[in-house]
Amino acid sequence: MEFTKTPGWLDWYASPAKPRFQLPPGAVDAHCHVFGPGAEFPYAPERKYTPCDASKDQLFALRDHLGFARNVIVQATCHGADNGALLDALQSSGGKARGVVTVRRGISDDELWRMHAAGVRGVRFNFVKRLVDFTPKDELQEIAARIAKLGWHVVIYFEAADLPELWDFFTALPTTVVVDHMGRPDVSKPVDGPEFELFLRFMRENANVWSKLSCPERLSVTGPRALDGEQAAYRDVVPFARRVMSEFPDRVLWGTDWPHPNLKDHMPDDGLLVDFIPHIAPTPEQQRRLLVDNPMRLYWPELD
Ligand SMILES: O=C(O)c1cc(C(=O)O)oc(=O)c1
Repeated sequence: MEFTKTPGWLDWYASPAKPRFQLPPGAVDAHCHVFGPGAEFPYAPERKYTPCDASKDQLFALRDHLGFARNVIVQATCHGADNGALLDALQSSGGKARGVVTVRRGISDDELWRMHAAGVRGVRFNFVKRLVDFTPKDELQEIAARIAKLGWHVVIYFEAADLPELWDFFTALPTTVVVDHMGRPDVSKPVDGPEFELFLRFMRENANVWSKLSCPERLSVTGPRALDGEQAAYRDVVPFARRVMSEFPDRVLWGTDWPHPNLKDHMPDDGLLVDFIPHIAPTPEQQRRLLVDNPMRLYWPELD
């Protein structure tokens, strides 16, 4: 099948810099995606965007170039609940990738077990309205109860403004809950203001809630962009990520978000995104927890 990209689509950055920051041995890129290729793994009819292709081989080449040991591949909404491309990537990874899928309530137990054997360890519930149609909460609760029995967790993606309305649903989830991209704070608001304070309270009061300190390129208003060798990119995001890192050092993850769907302003150099890490996790101890200990405990507990 032939696909035409969404107008204005920004393709992933083809020749990223070699990071200056040396990742600790065993570092995990805990949030990235594969897109298609569409000819082999068609994009879902219900998708809200049509991306450029971003194959497993391209992802694994990026992993090696940046110096990561492992990937956690998260189902992208352009593939709906067809996890074929993701499962194929897991199966080709030689055990170096684990996955987070999107499923509907009709999925069989056999299928869930097959996914588990392929390396799936979580499901993603998405509440970002520009990305997905609404799924009834009772369907999500049913899925959460089923995957809890497999020891999986739930990854949630939502906008900061929607947290109050989603609070009761999130806090009733029976598993570890991992928040994508810090709950998308508006970083033009104060880091100690009521909106981000609510997110911190969400983590403080719920010891099962983790957060990815990812996507500064999406959240930043002031930049500067991670391009042209910039070593101090996205400065307005730093206080937010540092705050979560220092208060919850055992419940944070980091990922590139490659191939960065739906960016409108610029496509970051992934090598320079890695150079952003020491700004939000300044000490070697924090870096080890963020990049190795925490993701290994969640995704490869048998090796931990
Ligand atoms: O903000 C986004 O557009 C976005 C989209 C997706 C997806 O389409 O799955 O995943 C992400 O992590 C972020």
